Amino acid sequence: MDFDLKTNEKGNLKIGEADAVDLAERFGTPLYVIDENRIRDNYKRLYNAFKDYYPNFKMFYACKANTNLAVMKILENEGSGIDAVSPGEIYTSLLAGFEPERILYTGNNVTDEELKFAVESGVRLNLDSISQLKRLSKIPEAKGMEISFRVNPMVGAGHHDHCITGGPLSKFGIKEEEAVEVYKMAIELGFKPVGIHSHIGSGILDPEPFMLAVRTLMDTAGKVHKEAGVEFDFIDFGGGIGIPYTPEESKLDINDFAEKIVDLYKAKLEEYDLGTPTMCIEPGRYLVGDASVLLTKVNTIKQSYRKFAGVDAGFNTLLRPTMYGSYHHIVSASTPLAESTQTIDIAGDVCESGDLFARERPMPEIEEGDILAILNAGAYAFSMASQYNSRPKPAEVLVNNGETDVIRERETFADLFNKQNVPVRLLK
Ligand SMILES: Cc1ncc(COP(=O)(O)O)c(C=O)c1O
Ligand SMILES: N[C@@H](CCCC[NH3+])C(=O)O
Repeated sequence: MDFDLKTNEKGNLKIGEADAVDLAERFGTPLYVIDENRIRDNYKRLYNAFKDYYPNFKMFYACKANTNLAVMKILENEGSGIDAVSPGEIYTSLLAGFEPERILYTGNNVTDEELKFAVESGVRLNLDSISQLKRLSKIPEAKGMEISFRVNPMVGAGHHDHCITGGPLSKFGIKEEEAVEVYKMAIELGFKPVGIHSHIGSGILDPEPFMLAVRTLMDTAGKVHKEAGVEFDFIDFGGGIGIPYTPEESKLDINDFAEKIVDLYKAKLEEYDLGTPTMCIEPGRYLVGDASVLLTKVNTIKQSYRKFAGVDAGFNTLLRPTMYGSYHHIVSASTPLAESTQTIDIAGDVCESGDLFARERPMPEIEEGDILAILNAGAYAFSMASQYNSRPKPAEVLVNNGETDVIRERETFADLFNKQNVPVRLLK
């Protein structure tokens, strides 16, 4: 098991040196708790692994994983760039202090207005279709811009079908066989293409698909260089590095992974005479996924036709189990290391049968009032939360060596009506 659970003298789960039971009491539940140092460690570990093998290396945090401003600020401090997918993410990144040059905008099915917004904000543009290229060329301020293209390398992988972004079914990127033509078109339209990009999917613990994608993207880059005369400033392999969610999964050996990828990268640079362009990756989950837990209180123990522990969070709070069938390890915050004595279903408070965090999960004894910690809740967790069933979204607390800061306040009923208008005729 790769979860690295720490306890204090009371035997309670510790997060960033703070007592999880105490945090739940002080800030209420459901509560996202984020360990600042874990994010910093994750960043440094990954960055150094690649930088050691290839110094001209940059990371762009895929902020869709977690857009809390404090989380963004931590990664800004560490020196990261940003992979942004929408004007909202560009805006948030600028607010968090990322200079426009550190932001790469990779939109999908973007509108003309979104393209204009991106151009005006001065961020780097990574284009996903010929349509985008043609529409960008109609924006006067975009004239002569440096751009790059996302290419579908016909390799895909991911923890669930919904998270595979390369291959024949994918809506992302341009076709690899049309890359030369598209880069030529960009040059004819007056742009300066300087980069090439791919992203094959999310939640990948096996180096093989990445290696395959690197190989294919480098072959495409080689062709584009030779046939369209493009000099690449950067080559970006996207994100996708997974983390262990189940006790059976193991962490990817990052040093070995980096060495393998860089060896292949260097060999391909040489093969195609591509110089030494910056190598980029765009990790999301790897940086923030294991840095947060969701604390939720058991309010009901119910022996129906099955045994349930009912908690005060639901798929409105953490969607991944319902949306992808994803496993999240769950421990009792007061007995995190206890042996399991039962199997139990852990169910949320949303009025839908699919609102389950676990089926037949081996757990120790659990009582009403206990706090459960749902692990690995830092990526695609709060950022995918909703107000479904008219439940205000939870608070987020950042912990740093035992010190706590509320980095997002718990919503109230007032937030449920934000932006709604009742026509006056209905009030009469
Ligand atoms: C273009 C792009 N880059 C990076 C990522 C980050 O992925 P992950 O969180 O799996 O590292 C994504 C999400 O899948 C993405 O679409
Ligand atoms: N939301 C997905 C990851 C998608 C990554 C974005 N392309 C998850 O929770 O695993």
